[in-house]
Amino acid sequence: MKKVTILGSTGSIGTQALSVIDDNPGLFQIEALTCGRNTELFRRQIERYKPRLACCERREDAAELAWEFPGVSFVSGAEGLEEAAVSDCDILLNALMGMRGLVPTYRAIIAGHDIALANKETLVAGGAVIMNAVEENGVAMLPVDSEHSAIFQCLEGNRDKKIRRILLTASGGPFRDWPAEKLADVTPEMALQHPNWSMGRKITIDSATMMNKGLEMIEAMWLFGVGTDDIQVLIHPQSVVHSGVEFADRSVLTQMGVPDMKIPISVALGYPDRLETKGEALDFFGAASELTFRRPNPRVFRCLDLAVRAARAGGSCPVVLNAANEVLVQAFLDRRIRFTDIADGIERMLDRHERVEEPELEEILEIDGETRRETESSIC
Ligand SMILES: NC(=O)C1=CN([C@@H]2O[C@H](COP(=O)(O)OP(=O)(O)OC[C@H]3O[C@@H](n4cnc5c(N)ncnc54)[C@H](OP(=O)(O)O)[C@@H]3O)[C@@H](O)[C@H]2O)C=CC1
Ligand SMILES: CC(=O)[C@@H](O)[C@H](O)COP(=O)(O)O
Ligand SMILES: [Mn+2]
Repeated sequence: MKKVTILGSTGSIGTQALSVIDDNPGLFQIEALTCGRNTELFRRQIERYKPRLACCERREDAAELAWEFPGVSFVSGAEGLEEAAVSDCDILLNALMGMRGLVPTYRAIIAGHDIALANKETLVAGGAVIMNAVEENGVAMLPVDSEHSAIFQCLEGNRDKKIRRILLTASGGPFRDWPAEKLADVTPEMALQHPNWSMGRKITIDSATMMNKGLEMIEAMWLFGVGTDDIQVLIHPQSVVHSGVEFADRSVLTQMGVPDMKIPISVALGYPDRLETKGEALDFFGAASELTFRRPNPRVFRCLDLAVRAARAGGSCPVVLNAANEVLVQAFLDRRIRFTDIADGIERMLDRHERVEEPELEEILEIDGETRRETESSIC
């Protein structure tokens, strides 16, 4: 049995991971689970999966649940997440949202745990620190993000082969056919209507601005050791081809399937085996009968260009890109700024940032905090 810890078990990825585990009885044992504020769902998860350790964002929630479950050790806050991350397991799934996933992932790697990574912000902000730790500690870094899982699967058995480019597919989100002039009027409700995937709120807004693809480009650079010029972003509205690799001989391998995150989650949790997942199979005479690809419009998707700029500059620039984006997306969801202010605000933060060449973990956390404070004060 694989011992699994899930950071963020109450979220979109976390709940789907537990459903994959349910569909494969006898293969997994839950070691630790963590939640933010959804204690109702967390209570049910603890009852069902009986983790040894559980963590809540707030101390008072952990204290209340500790009364109900005397056999479970409860911890809380950022320190609690770190405790859960180092607690004994075979594989840790990081399904947290945002940069708060970085330190726990780092600690889990140092503790020798294999990582199943959904939390792309970890690699965007701390790619060098994380990948160096992965190498030094000899652990596996298994991508959960659907595109990176696809690329990972295409590279299986081909790791030493020369590649021409990575093909990173994007749905294009709800505004892929919109003119740039209309975007200022976009409301959170409109931006939260993803055409193909049901996901957490932050990543859904990132998909609408295509910052998600920018973050994924940086994630791919760290996971697969490629540069910005080696990655081609393709808008593929059907979300059937989940990404691919073109090799030196111009042969293209892609991974296809229904848009269901249980598939890449199962690839990571089951690796190197293949697990069972329940649901519809890909219909080649239906959803997959017409597959189309096109270039993103840079006037509509300014965030994608900003991510490319930060990726090319490297060093601390992706930290700033990510921190500013997290703050501005939340501000947009809270109706404090317009949709188009997200790109404007990120651009301003990148313009004024003095780049640090190779930031250590502490410096990354400082730059992240400073960027958040500056971005917040630029909104008010
Ligand atoms: N959803 C998807 O299909 C995909 C997601 N990803 C990536 O996976 C990651 C998770 O995304 P998703 O599952 O959609 O996000 P969700 O918002 O659905 O879930 C986030 C999880 O993090 C927890 N959390 C939030 N704030 C805190 C906090 N302050 N302290 C501790 N825990 C906290 C939430 O707890 P609670 O709900 O209890 O408050 C929840 O368990 C992101 O990095 C995303 O980009 C990548 C590919 C696809
Ligand atoms: C499911 C997944 O991996 C998401 O990251 C997805 O890619 C979002 O859709 P977009 O392609 O619209 O960003
Ligand atoms: Mn993705």
